[in-house]
Amino acid sequence: MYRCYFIPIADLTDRAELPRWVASLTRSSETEEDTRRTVAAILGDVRSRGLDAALDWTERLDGVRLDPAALRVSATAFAEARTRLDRERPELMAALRVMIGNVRRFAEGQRACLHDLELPLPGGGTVGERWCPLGTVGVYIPGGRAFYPSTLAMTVIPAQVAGVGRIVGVTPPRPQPTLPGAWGVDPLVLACAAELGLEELIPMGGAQALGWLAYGEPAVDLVAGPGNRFVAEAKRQLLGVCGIDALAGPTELLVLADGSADPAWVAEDLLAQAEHDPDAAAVLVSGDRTLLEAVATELATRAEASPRREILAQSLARHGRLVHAGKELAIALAQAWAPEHLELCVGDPEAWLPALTAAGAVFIGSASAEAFGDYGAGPNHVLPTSRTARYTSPLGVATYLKRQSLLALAPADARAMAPWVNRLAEAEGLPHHGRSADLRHHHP
Ligand SMILES: NC(=O)c1ccc[n+]([C@@H]2O[C@H](COP(=O)([O-])OP(=O)(O)OC[C@H]3O[C@@H](n4cnc5c(N)ncnc54)[C@H](O)[C@@H]3O)[C@@H](O)[C@H]2O)c1
Ligand SMILES: [Zn+2]
Repeated sequence: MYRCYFIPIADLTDRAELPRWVASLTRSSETEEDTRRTVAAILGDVRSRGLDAALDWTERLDGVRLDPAALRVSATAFAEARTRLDRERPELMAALRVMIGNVRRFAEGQRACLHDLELPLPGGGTVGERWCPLGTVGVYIPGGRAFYPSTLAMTVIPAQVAGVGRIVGVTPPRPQPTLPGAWGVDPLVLACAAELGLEELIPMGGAQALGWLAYGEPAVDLVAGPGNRFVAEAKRQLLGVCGIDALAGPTELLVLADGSADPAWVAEDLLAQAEHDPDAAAVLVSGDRTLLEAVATELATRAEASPRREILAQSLARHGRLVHAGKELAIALAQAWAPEHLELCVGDPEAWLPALTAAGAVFIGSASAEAFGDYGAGPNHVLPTSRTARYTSPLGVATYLKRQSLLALAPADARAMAPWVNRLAEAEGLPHHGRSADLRHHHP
């Protein structure tokens, strides 16, 4: 039944073929129009009927009737989850703590790099800008088909380090109970929330959760975090009502490898990507045909034996690629596709790195498996996909901060600027601007 593990090796020899290659990696959008309509209906309903609508959609889509009087996951559920995990799986709790520590250390490093700006003016005043935390943000933790405590850490920690006033987490509820007052939310997510000190977690998922965050009582300034196509589309439609982090779609990995790479390592990295989702894309490009052939064999045997072979069969068949190409074309493909993750399994990765600016995250050298990034080496795992890495950045502390311009003119600066400002204002046909400046000019 699963006969798609064997991926043929294709040759890329001509730069003119690049657009076709990149286009072949775009994921199916056949249901896009349906998704758009469904999400517009849910958001419209939540906008007009508020919480009642969000509760109705939750019941319909997730099979849980929430109690509006006890909407948040209770503090005792958080505490209980952490106590149980500490007692029953101390080594898992320890791993969670290491991840949290690493992600926090990285976020703090990021914050320390963001400096305010102050430039002196000749008359004694200043112009500048400062970084300001957002007031209220919503973070989406996916929870339909799997649980993502790592994503909770990746979305909440940068917001905490940024100094956001109020952080409201949302994640889908489940009909199967976990802990009392938890609405079926995964105990590991709850334990992670407790460890992070997250106080508000609402058991609501999909477009209705995002609609309620934006139009409802939290009235958030920004929503962040990954999710399925309904989540991504809701963010797209809410942009303008509030800010969004980025539009994260199905995950992607491009491995650039030479003869120094271990075929088993490369194959396992590709499988780690492909196992996420039938829409995931895992691509290997190498100038070494022997390596490509060895990886093809490793992929086939490892996928056949995998507990996730059903997903692997779909993602590898649709978006798995083994490409024979020289260094120059490999780099050109990476720059044109701008994949979410890029692994450099080559002997001299530092020599490749300068040209590879488009990818969301680069894993430099064979020791740097992408899985370390997913689980908290430090950098955030919420990354731009679907070619948006060309112009947007990973989720981070800056996502939750905004810049504010500051103008503090001394009287002498105002006097010096007024004549030329007046001239420009007149030329633009805005006389009151000129007069406003001029009043300062004549002021003693
Ligand atoms: N990029 C990243 O960093 C990252 C990290 C973790 C997860 N993810 C991605 O997040 C996604 C998680 O998806 P998921 O589905 O498991 O969880 P999810 O929480 O994103 O979606 C579940 C919600 O979708 C809504 N929904 C489901 N079917 C619907 C329908 N027919 N109509 C309207 N709404 C509907 C429901 O409200 C449900 O609560 C995956 O694609 C995964 O790859 C990405
Ligand atoms: Zn992954």
